Amino acid sequence: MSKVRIYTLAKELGLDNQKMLDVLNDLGVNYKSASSTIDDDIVELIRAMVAEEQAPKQPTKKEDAAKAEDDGGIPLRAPVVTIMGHVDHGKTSLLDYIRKTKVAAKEAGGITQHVGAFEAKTSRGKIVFIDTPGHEAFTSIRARGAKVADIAIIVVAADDSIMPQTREAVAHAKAANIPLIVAINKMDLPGADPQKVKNDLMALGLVPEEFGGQTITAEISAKTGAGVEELLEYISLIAELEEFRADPNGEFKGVVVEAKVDKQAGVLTNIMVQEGQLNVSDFLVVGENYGKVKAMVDSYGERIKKAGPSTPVQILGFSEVPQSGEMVVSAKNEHEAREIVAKRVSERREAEEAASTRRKFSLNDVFGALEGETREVNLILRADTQGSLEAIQGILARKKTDDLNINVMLAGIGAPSESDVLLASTASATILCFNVTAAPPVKKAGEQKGVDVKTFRIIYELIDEVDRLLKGEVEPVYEEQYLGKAEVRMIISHPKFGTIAGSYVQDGKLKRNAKVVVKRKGKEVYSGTIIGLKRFKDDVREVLTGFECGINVDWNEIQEGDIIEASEMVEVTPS
Ligand SMILES: Nc1nc2c(ncn2[C@@H]2O[C@H](COP(=O)(O)OP(=O)(O)OP(=O)(O)O)[C@@H](O)[C@H]2O)c(=O)[nH]1
Repeated sequence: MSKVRIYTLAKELGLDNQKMLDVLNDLGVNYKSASSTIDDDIVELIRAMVAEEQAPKQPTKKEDAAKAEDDGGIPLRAPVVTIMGHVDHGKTSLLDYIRKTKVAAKEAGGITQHVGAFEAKTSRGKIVFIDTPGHEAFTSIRARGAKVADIAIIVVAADDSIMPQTREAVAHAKAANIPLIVAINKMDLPGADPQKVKNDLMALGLVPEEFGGQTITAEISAKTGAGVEELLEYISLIAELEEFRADPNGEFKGVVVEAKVDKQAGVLTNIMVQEGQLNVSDFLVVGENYGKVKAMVDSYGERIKKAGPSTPVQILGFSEVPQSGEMVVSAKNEHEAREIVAKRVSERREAEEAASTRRKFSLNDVFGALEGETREVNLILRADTQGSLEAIQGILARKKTDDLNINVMLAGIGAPSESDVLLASTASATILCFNVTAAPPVKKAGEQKGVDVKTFRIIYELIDEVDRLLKGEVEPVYEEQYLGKAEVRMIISHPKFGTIAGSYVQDGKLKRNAKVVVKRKGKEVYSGTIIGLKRFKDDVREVLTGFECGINVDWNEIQEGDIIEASEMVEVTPS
């Protein structure tokens, strides 16, 4: 029995997808989403039903569109799509293919302008693609609280499957809470194994539709173009279901996609119009700056006078370079623009003052107020191997209860990146590393954005940290406290344990696992840990003043006459 996808049938019958799903619901047909398939006999039944219903008058496409626009009174707008994925999996190639085939070259030559995004014309309407591939741009926009993309395409090469940046991209899309489609690319290669990709996706919590899940996958080749049309259809399908709307007559709102200084023209700012209309001569405010739109071009490089929702444009008019992700609003005139800026400056100053007071509160204060509610910690995990990541995740999974939720936003192999810090800052997450350390720029980014990046060498210490985060405890403060010292009086070479220092405790006490420094003629020659402590033949925990003992500090160069000074880290109550 052959099968037909729901949205294909909807298209054939001129119904919008929601209407088709309503019909299926009425018939009691089970499906996961509009891209699920249904059996032939049901297809026939629906065809017959629709034919009967439409017999007196077939609704025209125009009427359908008008109906969609009526919903809520606010018209639909084109979806904005971002393409993310692992390096070399084909993000740029996919964008290039779509640009080549779907961007109508209006003028002779068809030179398009780089305005940070481009508009593709498809059989089901316009789709806007952010044309900087990768999740860095996407997340730096999100880190400023703005949202520019509605849908994420995660490109996965069919011959390589899920790779570290695939995981990151998925985590970023999930954190942004936007629908994603997995484009399984390079299907033209002999080594393409889409089934493996689909299996591997499950480990990321993305269950493909054919396995009964919700994740839409599309098998494509950015090289030959195979499957790209279907991918575009899926995007339109999601857009129809999600009903992205914006009022072209409402107040203007936009977001800076990117900006640069052109030696001749000045500051060029790429803006995505999100609401309302942007006009030449409008006064715009971005951050603590304002400017007047002197000129505006669209993605075809054409000068335009106005732009509505989901239109990427490039404007000339700011004197300072705005940052990606900054929101743009308009003002009635220069006076109002100045007022908005002045208000922002004073609000920022107040916030800075308040922040310096707030720092004195501990996490306990915050959690105290949440007594009885579900406590949640967002984590980004980084580890040296897949094995250790799995071990950590296994332990964390067992900690989840009804009122404790551990949300691992990203679990990746290798050192944390600046984009992890951005992700963490947008989601108030903590970055916990096991056996990997953050490079200095990443640490610095963490400090700047108030993101904790912590490294552990022992899994249980990392888990303890999670416990502390869950309890809302402030980080304990440790202080090194002196324990005691011993003089080395005899060196014993042990075949199994190495060099043992036969010593006499002169002061305080020595403990197993204590930190030690070895001093020779007053100078520190070694630092380490007491890994073995013996009284005669017995292992002991500690040895007090006036007693002899055998000390193993895991250093074979220790000599008679050396002084071993021991200390331990003691938790102190933070003031
Ligand atoms: N055979 C085949 N090769 C492809 C396909 N898509 C991309 N490639 C090749 O894969 C390589 C990487 O493609 P890109 O589009 O640069 O990949 P990317 O993900 O944008 O890579 P970065 O920008 O470096 O992150 C290039 O050599 C492409 O020609 C495809 O569908 N089939």
